[in-house]
Amino acid sequence: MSAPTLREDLVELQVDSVTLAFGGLRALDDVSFTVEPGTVHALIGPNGAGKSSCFNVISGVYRATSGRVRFGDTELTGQRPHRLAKLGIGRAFQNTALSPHSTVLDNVMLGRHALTTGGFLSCGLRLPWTVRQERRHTERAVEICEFLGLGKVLHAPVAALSYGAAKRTDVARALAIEPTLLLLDEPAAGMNAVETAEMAATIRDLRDALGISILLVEHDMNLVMGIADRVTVLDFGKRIADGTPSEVQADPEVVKAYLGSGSEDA
Ligand SMILES: Nc1ncnc2c1ncn2[C@@H]1O[C@H](COP(=O)(O)OP(=O)(O)OP(=O)(O)O)[C@@H](O)[C@H]1O
Repeated sequence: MSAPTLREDLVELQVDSVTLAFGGLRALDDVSFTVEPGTVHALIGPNGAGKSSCFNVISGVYRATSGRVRFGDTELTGQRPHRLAKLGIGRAFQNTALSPHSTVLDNVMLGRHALTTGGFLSCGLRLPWTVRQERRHTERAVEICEFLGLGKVLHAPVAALSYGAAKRTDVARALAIEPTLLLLDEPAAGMNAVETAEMAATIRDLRDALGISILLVEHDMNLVMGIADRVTVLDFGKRIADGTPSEVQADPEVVKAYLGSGSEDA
């Protein structure tokens, strides 16, 4: 994929003292961290730690009870999820957001529609400039698919793909909006060891080739240790650690949280 090694339009994502309460339960309790431009930042923690809640606050699915989320100068707090694409934030989902009977390419092109400027009438009339624009978008979608190792399955329906390839298609769909920040929700969930290693390599390649920022939520501590520049650890809704992978791995509170959870990821 042709791409600049460093984008100049990157901004930081700031999660600032976010609390999210469901009745008496604080899914997030005064959580703060910053995703620096051009880094892979992992948000980890045992079951029920608040990772998905945090992701949902960032992407506008939940509204924080207090605190704020900023993307550069833009306030994300209270933005609707569909606004994210316009702000340059792409999101891949834990269970994928794909149409199973459409092809890989069609799914990625759907993600690209946020960038299409042609209106209903001009597209319907197939005016020359909309045809040219569509061709350009298709070429870029193909490039993105090839970068993610999907070049041979462009015209296959998503339902026919392996689990790993379907997850990569969802990442391609999220990348199709040319995001400066990519949100990945448990990208390796349900994958076998080979698929997990491939996904880890893909995430590293994305940062290195595109220079974008990536925030990933992940349960698997081993996966993030190899690919993250920085790690924030949640437990029972609170931030218990924030640092480099080796710093958080050596943190006694993190070790205790993972051992206490009975997780095999410790
Ligand atoms: N919509 C909701 N209503 C009530 N409680 C919720 C809701 N969503 C999450 N919770 C609670 O908030 C806490 C944090 O849940 P969350 O799903 O954010 O954790 P998680 O770290 O993503 O867990 P997992 O790794 O198991 O997905 C849990 O106690 C959960 O039961």
